[in-house]
Amino acid sequence: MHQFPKDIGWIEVICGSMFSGKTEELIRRVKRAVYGKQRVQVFKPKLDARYDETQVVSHSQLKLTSTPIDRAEEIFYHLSTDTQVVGIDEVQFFGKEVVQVCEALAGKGLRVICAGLDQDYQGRPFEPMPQLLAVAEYVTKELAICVVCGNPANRSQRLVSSGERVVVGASESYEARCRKCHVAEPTEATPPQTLKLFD
Ligand SMILES: Nc1ncnc2c1ncn2[C@@H]1O[C@H](COP(=O)(O)OP(=O)(O)O)[C@@H](O)[C@H]1O
Ligand SMILES: Cc1cn([C@H]2C[C@H](O)[C@@H](COP(=O)(O)O)O2)c(=O)[nH]c1=O
Ligand SMILES: [Zn+2]
Repeated sequence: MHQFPKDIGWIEVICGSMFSGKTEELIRRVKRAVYGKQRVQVFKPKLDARYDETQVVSHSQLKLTSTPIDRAEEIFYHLSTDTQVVGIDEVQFFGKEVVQVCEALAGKGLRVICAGLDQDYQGRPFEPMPQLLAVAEYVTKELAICVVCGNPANRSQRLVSSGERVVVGASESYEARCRKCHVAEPTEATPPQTLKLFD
C-alpha cells in the first residue's frame, strides 16, 4: 500500500502549441520538486521517440530521465511507493483513461504535472486534453512565437502531407503559427530568415 506524506494531491496541466515551452516548463517544475527533496517519477508515451527513447527532451535539448509507457494505466505498475510527484509529457498521446489515472493519483495525495498539446494541427481540441483541463486544479497555457509574423502563436502548423491526427515529428514536420497565419491543411514551411544580431 502507498504511504504518502500529504493527503492532498492535485493536477497541474501545462498546455499550448508545439514549441511553446511545455516540456521546458515540465522540466523546470520537476527540477524544483527535486530541489525540494520530493520523490519524482516522469512518464512519456513510447510513441514519442523523436529525440530519445527514454528521456524527455525539449526542442532546446533540455533533458529529463523518464519511463516510456504505452498506456497510462502502466503508471500504477511502475509507481514507487514513496513517489510524491508524477510528471507526464505528451499527455495528448494517451487515451481518455489518462484522465482517470491522473485523478486517481491526485486522489492518493500525489502532485501530478501533465504537459501536452491542447490543439491538433487543424486547431481542434486534442482529446483527452479538454477533459484533463476540466478536472485540473492548475492550468498554464504557453504560447510560442509565430514564425510567419512574430506574434504569439497558439497553433501548430503541419508541414507534411497527412490527414492522420497523430504524426510524430518536430521542426521538419511542424512550425508554430498564430491563428491568423495558421491554415488547417498541411502547407509548405516558412522560409528561414537570416538574423543579424550583432555587427
Ligand atoms: N517558434 C518558436 N517559438 C518559441 N520557441 C521556439 C520556436 N521554435 C523553436 N523554439 C524553441 O523551442 C523551445 C521550447 O521547446 P519545448 O519546451 O520542447 O516546447 P513544447 O514542449 O511546447 O513543444 C524554446 O525555448 C525555443 O528554444
Ligand atoms: C499538432 C500535432 C502534433 N502532433 C505531434 C507532433 C509531436 O510529435 C507532438 C507534439 O510535441 P511537442 O512536445 O508539443 O512539440 O505531437 C501530432 O501527432 N498531431 C498534431 O496534430
Ligand atoms: Zn502569425
